[in-house]
Amino acid sequence: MTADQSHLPPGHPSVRFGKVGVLLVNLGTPDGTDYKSMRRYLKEFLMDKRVIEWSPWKWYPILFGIVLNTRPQKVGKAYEEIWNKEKDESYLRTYTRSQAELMAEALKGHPNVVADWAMRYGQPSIASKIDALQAAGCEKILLFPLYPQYAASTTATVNDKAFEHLMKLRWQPAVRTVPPYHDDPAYIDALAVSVEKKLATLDWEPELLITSFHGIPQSYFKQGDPYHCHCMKTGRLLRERLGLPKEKFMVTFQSRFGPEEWLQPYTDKTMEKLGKDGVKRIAIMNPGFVSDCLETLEEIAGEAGEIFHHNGGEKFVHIPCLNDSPEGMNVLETVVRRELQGWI
Ligand SMILES: C=CC1=C(C)c2cc3[nH]c(cc4nc(cc5[nH]c(cc1n2)c(C)c5CCC(=O)O)C(CCC(=O)O)=C4C)c(C)c3C=C
Ligand SMILES: [Fe+2]
Ligand SMILES: [Fe+2]
Repeated sequence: MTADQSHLPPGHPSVRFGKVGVLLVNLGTPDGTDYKSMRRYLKEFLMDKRVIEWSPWKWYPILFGIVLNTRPQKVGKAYEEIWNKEKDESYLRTYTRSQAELMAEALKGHPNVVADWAMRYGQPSIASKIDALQAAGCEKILLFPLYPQYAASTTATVNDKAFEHLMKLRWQPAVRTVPPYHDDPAYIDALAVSVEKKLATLDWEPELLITSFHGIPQSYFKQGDPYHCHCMKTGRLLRERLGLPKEKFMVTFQSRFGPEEWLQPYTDKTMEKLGKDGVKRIAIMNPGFVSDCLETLEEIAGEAGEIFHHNGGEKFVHIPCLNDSPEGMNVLETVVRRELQGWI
């Protein structure tokens, strides 16, 4: 809504008002797979104190001396394998944009709502999208970090970044942040349906369903991060919803980074052990990832499958993330409508 500005005294700034913004925020992604783009992205990511909690005195020499000289090439190659060539971008960006477009469509019955998307690292930035929403007349913004399970290194850093920008604004919008939804029945149901749909396309039955979540260092968990408990609860509720006995279901943790101990059991070691123990057929999924990305497509659908096969496994299937599927959008819409109560 643009106000009728005619009653304002000459020289008064024009005002837009009356809208509510919904900002979906995912982790981020490099602009390209080349060395420079990869380095820029990893630098921003790995300088975030919510991600690497070591003192900068200890961490920066390693980051600037070793990690940022070697990792951009290595990870760039991995990104190349899963790049969305058609759009020349990562799938994380493709899906996040599509989720925002579909969210806008789902909420079109509320013409005062504007839905958009941003990334915590890289582009489009959270600050630029808060500015754009305000310029469009949003006096209220619902900030939605796209992580079902809360972790300081994901959810909190999105909120920090948004509030860091709000610190610079004279006229701030009112802001709500979306809480974790790891146990929301709509989410659990959508995960279960995604499993059932994928398994119905196979001519074999898995002996085990593995749910692989991104890990965090054990030390973060010991300092009170609820992430592990959220993952375990998602796992339990999904197992119960699917009617699987405990011995046919596992929760594991992937993407270990650095020398510290991370949450266990590790996904890669589990693949090796299962193969060696004579398990022949497994299905694996990534409930903690709202969209498929490097960590699901390359590390799990690709690498984890290879490890399983090299150790004697025979059948392996990766169940895609909810992405922009109708089931996935129903989860996001359910959460958004609940959190917008009183605003629309
Ligand atoms: C100490 C480092 C890291 C922590 C802690 C961490 C937590 C964490 N990350 C995700 C989700 C994603 N991570 C992704 C990539 C990625 N993660 C780390 C490091 C930590 N993550 C790195 C260095 C990278 C980049 C790739 C690499 O160098 O290995 C991604 C994929 C992004 C993409 O564009 O595809 C996601 C998503 C969660 C959910 C989480 C804690 C709960
Ligand atoms: Fe990560
Ligand atoms: Fe726990």
